[in-house]
Amino acid sequence: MTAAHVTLCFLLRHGSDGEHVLLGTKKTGFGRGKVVGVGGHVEPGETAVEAACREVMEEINVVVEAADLVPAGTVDFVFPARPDWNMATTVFLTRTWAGEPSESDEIAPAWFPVGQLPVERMWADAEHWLPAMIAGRRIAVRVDLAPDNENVADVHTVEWVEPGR
Ligand SMILES: Nc1[nH]c(=O)nc2c1ncn2[C@H]1C[C@H](O)[C@@H](COP(=O)(O)OP(=O)(O)OP(=O)(O)O)O1
Repeated sequence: MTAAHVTLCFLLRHGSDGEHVLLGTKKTGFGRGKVVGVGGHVEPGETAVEAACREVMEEINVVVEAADLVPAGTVDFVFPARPDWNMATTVFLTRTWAGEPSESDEIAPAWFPVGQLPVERMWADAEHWLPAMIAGRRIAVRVDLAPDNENVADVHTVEWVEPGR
């Protein structure tokens, strides 16, 4: 699969009513209007970790240190009707950051209880992989989108083995 390398980084925190995850409404570009994770393209010469740290700074104005990123696995998004949209995503979780998430030109962030994700406003595939990653499963996921580029045709999940181990 030819695919752009992108990252997603999910901030997690415990609230009085349980665990919450930071998502955001995308204001520009790919997936505009959807509630998505914070992230974006890995630039040439960058690692996925470096890109995740940069994107959280650019999109929600918080500082995350590389050492505080917890690898959660990978998701390959396959768009058969638009192969130029294919993305290979490296996903991280973190419970440690500096600053208060705030809105940027790209994302309007908001906290959601992990048991009540706004799935009707997210990509249709998100409910197939995001809850598992938040729960601590490290997985490698392949999502095949339907010809409409919105619905899910197939999801294949295997346990993820961290490279180099
Ligand atoms: N099917 C899908 N489900 C999902 O939950 N997230 C998806 C998805 N397909 C793509 N994404 C995410 C991954 C990635 O973080 C994001 C697209 O990357 P970007 O935000 O970088 O794209 P943009 O074109 O808006 O920005 P630039 O990189 O600045 O051009 O969309």
